[in-house]
Amino acid sequence: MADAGRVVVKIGSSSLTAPGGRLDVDRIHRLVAVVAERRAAGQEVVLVSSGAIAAGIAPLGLPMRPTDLATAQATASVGQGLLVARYTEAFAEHGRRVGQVLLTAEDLIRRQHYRNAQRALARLLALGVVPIVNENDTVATDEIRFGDNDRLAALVAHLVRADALVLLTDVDGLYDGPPSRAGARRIPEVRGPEDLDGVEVTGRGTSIGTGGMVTKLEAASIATSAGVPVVLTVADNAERALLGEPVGTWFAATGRRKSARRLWLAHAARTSGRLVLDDGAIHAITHGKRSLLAAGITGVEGDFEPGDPVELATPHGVVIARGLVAYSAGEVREMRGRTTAELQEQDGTSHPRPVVHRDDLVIVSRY
Ligand SMILES: Nc1ncnc2c1ncn2[C@@H]1O[C@H](COP(=O)(O)OP(=O)(O)O)[C@@H](O)[C@H]1O
Ligand SMILES: N[C@@H](CCC(=O)OP(=O)(O)O)C(=O)O
Repeated sequence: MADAGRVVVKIGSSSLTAPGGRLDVDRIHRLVAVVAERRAAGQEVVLVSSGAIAAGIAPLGLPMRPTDLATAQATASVGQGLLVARYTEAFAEHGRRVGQVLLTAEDLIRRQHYRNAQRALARLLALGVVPIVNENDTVATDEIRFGDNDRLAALVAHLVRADALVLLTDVDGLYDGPPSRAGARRIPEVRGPEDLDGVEVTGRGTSIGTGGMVTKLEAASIATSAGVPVVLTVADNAERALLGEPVGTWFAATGRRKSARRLWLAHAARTSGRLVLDDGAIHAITHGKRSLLAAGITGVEGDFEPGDPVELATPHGVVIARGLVAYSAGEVREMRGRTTAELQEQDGTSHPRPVVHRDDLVIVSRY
């Protein structure tokens, strides 16, 4: 960790807010002092900071964190500017500039958007700026949004080719059960998924944070499966974590770097429908690494638009793959079971696109 040249540090809403939902400015200053020092020592840091919604609660006079999407978006819109203003002031005390980067899940899967984000972040780092990343809450739609910043941080770590991801929260690591329970013990190291057997995790622990431990474990799984180790600890341990001291929980890298859209599809995408496949299609996808054609589809569930993530399942309901579908649900219902030759003849298109192209498809379980 101490040798990591580039790290992504994510701080959650629960660590940035004082009781009553107001932004805790002291916390920001403490974190910024640590990051600025590491930056001065030559380590590049990308900060993924939650807190936009939390920062907007008090100025709008809201009694609590809004639960409906439109109000949450409006609150984030008010709060995001305030949040970044605080970071700008705090980093300025250390002679450091910040750059706001707002991303949506789409920016991390559409190749063009992904490259743009990658270039912008690389340039910010080269210019000595500390990028402050958050989800672009105001425009993220319910179907395709992270909601929590844990998984966003894991994908950003992959995007910037970080050497490590640090998840800062209000609890010092992963415990074998809810930390409020008497006798719950911290797990210092997770070497692979088998070390999580029997560990009890719940959703958010406070009314401020979003994903709880569940999304942190998902983020750890995304990052480690793509070769990025993760430290999960309490915000006050940020400096010790960045210096490589054994705090919180260390999740060792388990896999190698892979394509961003595959990473997102495999772990993070919320699907909007399901395609049921026949045996031939299942075989072609899992063993032949082929695209999914309409002829092998026997059922269509849900409602989706072209480009949406969908599940690909067996007739018994076992999900074998996830993919980005090229047609709407209505179109796939029309096309299903028809061969490419039949589709060509009926629609006059010379080469109808596959329903899910193999580049947009990731196998999640061998059948
Ligand atoms: N097994 C567990 N180990 C540690 N924390 C857990 C566990 N299960 C649930 N939690 C809860 O997860 C909470 C952290 O998630 P959250 O409130 O979403 O934080 P953040 O805003 O930092 O993302 C902790 O406060 C804790 O109560
Ligand atoms: N992006 C939003 C929500 C993020 C959020 O609360 O996430 P987390 O702190 O990871 O549970 C915000 O900045 O308020």
